Order: sequence, then C-alpha cells, then structure tokens
Amino acid sequence: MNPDILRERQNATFDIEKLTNILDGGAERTNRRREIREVLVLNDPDFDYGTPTSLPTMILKLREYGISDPVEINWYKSMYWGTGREALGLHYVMFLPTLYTQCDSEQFNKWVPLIIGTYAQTEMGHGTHLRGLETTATFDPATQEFVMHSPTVTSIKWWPGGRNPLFLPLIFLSIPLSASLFDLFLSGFALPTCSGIVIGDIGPKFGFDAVDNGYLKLEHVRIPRENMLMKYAQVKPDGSYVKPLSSKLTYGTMVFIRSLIVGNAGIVLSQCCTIAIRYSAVRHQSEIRAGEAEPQILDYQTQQHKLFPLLATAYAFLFAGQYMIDTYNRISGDINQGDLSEMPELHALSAGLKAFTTWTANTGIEVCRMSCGGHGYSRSSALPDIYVEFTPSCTYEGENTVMMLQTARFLMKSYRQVQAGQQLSGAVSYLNKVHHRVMAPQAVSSQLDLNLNTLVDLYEIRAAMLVELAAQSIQQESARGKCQEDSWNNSTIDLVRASDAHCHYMVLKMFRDKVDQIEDPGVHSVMSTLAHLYAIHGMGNFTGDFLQAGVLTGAQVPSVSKCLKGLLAEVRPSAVLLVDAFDHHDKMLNSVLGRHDGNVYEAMFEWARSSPLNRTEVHESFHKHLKPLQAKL
Ligand SMILES: CC/C=C\C/C=C\C/C=C\C/C=C\C/C=C\C/C=C\CCC(=O)SCCNC(=O)CCNC(=O)[C@H](O)C(C)(C)COP(=O)(O)OP(=O)(O)OC[C@H]1O[C@@H](n2cnc3c(N)ncnc32)[C@H](O)[C@@H]1OP(=O)(O)O
Ligand SMILES: Cc1cc2nc3c(=O)[nH]c(=O)nc-3n(C[C@H](O)[C@H](O)[C@H](O)COP(=O)(O)OP(=O)(O)OC[C@H]3O[C@@H](n4cnc5c(N)ncnc54)[C@H](O)[C@@H]3O)c2cc1C
Repeated sequence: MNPDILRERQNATFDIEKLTNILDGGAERTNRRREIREVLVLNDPDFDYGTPTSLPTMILKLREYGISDPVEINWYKSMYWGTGREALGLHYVMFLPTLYTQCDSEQFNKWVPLIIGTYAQTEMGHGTHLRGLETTATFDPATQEFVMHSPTVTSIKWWPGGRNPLFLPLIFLSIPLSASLFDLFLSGFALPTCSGIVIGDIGPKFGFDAVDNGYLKLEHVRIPRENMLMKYAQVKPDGSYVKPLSSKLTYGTMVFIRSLIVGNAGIVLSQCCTIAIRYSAVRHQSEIRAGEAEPQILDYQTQQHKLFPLLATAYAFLFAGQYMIDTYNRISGDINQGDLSEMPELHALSAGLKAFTTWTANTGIEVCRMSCGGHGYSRSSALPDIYVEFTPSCTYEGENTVMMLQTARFLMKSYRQVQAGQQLSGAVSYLNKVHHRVMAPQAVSSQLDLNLNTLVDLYEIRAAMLVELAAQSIQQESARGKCQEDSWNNSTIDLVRASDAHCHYMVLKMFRDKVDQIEDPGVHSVMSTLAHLYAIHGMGNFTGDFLQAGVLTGAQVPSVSKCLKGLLAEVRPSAVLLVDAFDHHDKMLNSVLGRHDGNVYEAMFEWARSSPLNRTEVHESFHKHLKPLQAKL
C-alpha cells in the first residue's frame, strides 16, 4: 500500500464502518450490498467483468438469485458494469416501473415476467413538451384495435434507449382519443413480422454508447385494445373512454426516475471525490517551502477548496437521495390508494432536486477531473467516462431548466395561497412566515453565527426572499399590462433562481436533519463539520443573495471566507477516510487514480502497457505506411 495513503488512514477520529452503514441505511443493508458484490458478482465463476456478452448472464443471474428490489438490482448492476452504463438501464428504470405502476392486474401478470422493453415517449419534434406529442392512437371498434401512426416527420419517436432490433416491446406515449390526455401503450411488436414499422439507430452520441438509442416511425400499425395500459384510464370495447383520476398519473414513471436520479447524483459525485481525493493524497508536486520535499497536493489550500466542498456535497446528495426515495415511496403509496393530495408536492420536489443535484454534480465531476491534472484526462482515471455517462442527466428525464420552472410553478402557487391567508404545510411551510413578515432579517451579530440550525434558517430566509422577488416580478409585469403567460416568461430567470434557492435550502435542511440523527459522537462530529462546510461554501458562492436577504452584512463577508478556510483545514485529516466510507470497490470504480491501495504509478504503467497500441515494440502502421513512404523519399 502506498505509504501516503497508509498514513492518511491512521488516527481516524470516527468509525468508518458506522458511516458506511448510515449511507446504506443500516448495517444489514451494508452486509447485503457487500454480499451481492463479493459473493454474487466478484466470486461468481460465470462473472466475466463488464463484457457485452455478459449481459444475458446478468439478467439470468438476477432471476436466479431472485433479486427484484430496485436498489439491489442497482447494486448488482453497478458492480457488474462499474461506472459505465449498460444497455438495459432503461428497461429496469423506466420500462418495468411503468408496467408495475400503469398496468391493471391482468396486464401485469401477462407481461411483467416475460419481456424486455424500452420507453418511447420523446419524438424528434418534442421531448419536453409532452402535450405537443404528435403520435396518434386511434381506436377501431370494429377490430378492437388501436391504429398507431406517426403523421409527421417530427412525430417519429426519437431516442428510445435499448432499442432491440429483434423485438420491440415498448411503452408508448401517444395522443389517443382526447387530445389533452396521454395514454400508454405496450407495442408488443415482434419485428420484422410487423409491417408499417420503420426503425433504426439515431447515430453516434456524445457518449452513453452502451445504450443504442433508436428511432421508430409508425405507419398505421395496429395493436390490440388490451395493449393500452389500463390501470388509470381505459378504452372500453364500445370505444368509450374512462378518464384517469388525474392526467398526470401517466407521468408517474418520470417522477420515479427523477427521484432515483437525486441519489444517483450523490453516488456519482462520491465516486469522483474518491478518485480525486485518493489521488491527491499520493500525488506530490512543486513545493510549499523552498528546499523542502514536494508536498501532497492535498495540502494545497486551493486543492482542498476544489474537492472538500464537493465531498460535503456528495454526502448531502446521498442523504437527499434517501429522503427523496422515501418520500416517493410514501406518496406513491397514497396515490396507489387513490389519495392524490400530495402528488403536486412530489412532482415539485422530484423535479427541482433532479435538476439541482445533476447540475451541481455535472460541474463537480469536471472539477474532480481537472484537479487530477493530466492524469485526470486519461481514460485510466475513469473520470472522463464518468462525465460522459453522467452529463445527459441534465437533459433526460426532464430538461433541468424546465424542471426548475415546474418547481417554481408550485412555489408561486404556494406563495399566492399564503397571500390569500392560507396556512401551508410540507416543504413550503416556511413561506407562511413571509406573509407575517416573521422572515424579517435577523439582527445579525458582528460575528457570523456558525450554528448549523442558524445557517439552515438563513438559507430558508434567502429562499423565501427569492420566491417573493419572483412573485413580485410577475406582478410587476402584469401591472405593465403583460398577459399572465408573458408575465411568467419575463420572470423565468427569477423563477429558476427561486427554485434553485428552495432546493439548496431543502438539501441543507435534509443534511442537518440527518446529522441530528447520528448518535455516534465521532461520526456526528465529522458529519457536522461537512454540513457546516456545505452551508458556508454555498454562502460564499451566493453572498449577494444573503446580503440582499438582509441576513449577512458587508462587514461579515470576510468572516465567511475565514470560516471556510478553517473548515477546509478541519476536514483535511479525515478526507481519505471520508471517501473510504463510500466503500466503492476498485473493480467498480475502475480507476488507476482512485485505487484503494494508492499504488497509482505502477498501475498506470501497467494500464498503458496493456493498450493494444503497445502490443508490439514497433506498431504495425510503421511497416505498413511509414517505412514505404521513407523508402520513396
Ligand atoms: C429500478 C431502478 C433501480 C435502481 C436504479 C437506481 C439508480 C439509477 C439512477 C438513475 C438512473 C440513471 C440514469 C437514468 C436511467 C435512464 C435514463 C435514460 C434515458 C432517459 C429516458 C427519458 O428521458 S424518458 C423521457 C423523459 N421526458 C420528460 O421528462 C418530459 C418532460 N416534460 C414533462 O414532464 C411535462 O411536459 C412538463 C412537466 C414539463 C409539462 O407538463 P404539462 O404541460 O402536462 O403540464 P403543465 O406544465 O401545463 O402543468 C399542468 C399541471 O400539471 C402539473 N404536473 C406536471 N407534471 C406533473 C407530474 N409529473 N406529476 C404531477 N403533476 C404534474 C403541474 O405542476 C401543473 O400543476 P398546477 O397545479 O400548477 O396546474
Ligand atoms: C442520453 C439520452 C437518452 C435518452 N433516452 C430517452 C428514452 O429512452 N426515451 C425517451 O422517450 N426519451 C429519451 N431521451 C430524450 C430526453 O427525454 C429529451 O431529450 C429531454 O426530455 C429534453 O427534451 P428535448 O430534447 O425536446 O429538449 P428541448 O425541450 O427542446 O430543450 C432545448 C432547450 O429548450 C429549453 N426549453 C424547452 N422548454 C422550455 C420552457 N417551457 N421554458 C424554458 N425553456 C424551455 C430547454 O431549457 C433547453 O435549453 C434521451 C435523451 C438523452 C440525451
């Protein structure tokens, strides 16, 4: 083991295993995760690490081991495929969940155990604006079939992931009988027997190469009436249409995956922090004091400023992911029982946190890569691949700006309710104080109060202030004679800013609440430091907001920076131990820089030598191209 890494792991001030247990949701979950990793994957003789041919093996193994819990599926898949994506991601996170949530019982029993499928909602002309989708589904009572059709070039289904050329069960979103509603259809197509279907691949992408995203053009293709997913809406044999309790129930799968993406952003950021911080502990470069040995780059304050707030953010997002999926499970359970009262709040929370966490993690991955210098740019670091696979999450499952505006829609509605004298509950209850001016900026002391509860209150006031400013912008636009829609559009910069601040407050509050639950003194102490760092770093990035909210004075601004530097120094001794607690296996990270043993240089040389380009001392291209050319010169 590298001596630097060895030294970093001495004198731990907290129990790493206990922190790993907290991240997993308990010691039993940690044990189960490791059992899946060590026993069911790494020690499985059939396991042929991450090669395409092992995809069928993976599916059969999941069934053999009876792994059906979504999180356990993800543990198995992420160990099997490491930080890459595999072709069936969409099947597990969208196709199956749609069948689970939108099929009636007869359809469920008929389809769920048998098929692998994709999710074809986006069209060439519309991805965000679902009410603009053009694919039609017209019911033919004479044959009891739906006629599926792509009327325009922009209606061609574009992007369905995991398009399998052999058979194509897919979930459709189409405009059926009543144009304002959408319904879901299972195609049940078996190619090439179905005429009227034109499919293909949309071509090379930025990345996401393990997933073959396709296109699908339908020319009056007929599917049985029973292929409409009929849990919430039905078309009867006589053609009569039974509307769902809410047209938004059709959007349920997107809310599910957005909820998952919150935690996934935390996982991906924790992977990158593991790589960058372990590497920074073994990389020596330049000098701090002339004549002395080159220091670990982790001892440079700028390197700490790059990485430690991201480390705190990774923990924050992992805890937010736990809160999000627990909230999703609770509210979707109520929806399943017909209680849709919290569906708007679930949509607003999942949409906002999905955008907030993916935007932040997306930027953070690049900071981690650049903090590793040239070796960070090498594929051996795994950081370029992680970035390329993660960055579309800012676009898919709801483009981030649009998602932030959906959250803003809920915030504006809530603000109006407070203005009308209503008492709010839930995540927006802090807006009640705005109306009663309880949010009046606190008389802040000359010294910045570092108590975590105080910091949460300051973020709450900042969010409330920005919500009120956005609402006032809309009101001012209306007062200038703009229609409601133009008033909204002319305020969308303010609205996104308000949603971002609302999500930032929510994430810090979740982090604080999680820290409050930690009983072990050592773990509580280090987590409390990270939560402070997360809050102070955000205050440094958005100082203007806190000044504008009147909760920070100009005289206090220097103390924010001073406090930040102190927290960076406080985290330094525990940095490697804090990434060890994420418990990412070397095989899964697949990173020369992030190895647990820190033996980077030897591994990097072996990695380079294993390249096909180095299979021979002199590359064949010399003999084939250069030597003949030289002979002619
Ligand atoms: C099993 C898994 C196991 C483990 C996995 C674990 C980890 C894995 C984690 C992550 C996986 C990694 C990667 C992800 C995997 C796959 C991703 C790959 C590919 C991506 C696939 C796709 O992208 S599928 C297509 C996605 N498309 C979208 O998201 C479309 C976005 N657009 C919309 O959602 C809507 O058009 C809209 C919301 C923008 C607008 O809708 P609409 O116009 O109908 O509504 P209005 O704006 O007019 O608002 C009207 C009112 O409706 C409310 N509303 C809107 N949406 C919802 C909703 N979903 N729920 C509830 N309410 C909703 C809105 O709030 C308005 O209400 P008012 O009261 O204000 O009127
Ligand atoms: C890797 C990847 C995999 C995908 N897999 C699938 C899949 O399997 N199945 C599937 O159905 N889809 C899939 N998609 C498609 C994806 O869901 C859409 O690309 C996504 O929903 C964004 O829609 P869009 O492409 O129409 O972007 P647009 O909405 O056209 O976005 C372009 C710009 O317009 C802005 N904009 C749009 N509407 C508004 C508004 N109301 N207010 C302000 N600004 C706005 C956006 O902010 C953005 O800046 C995938 C996409 C990617 C990148």
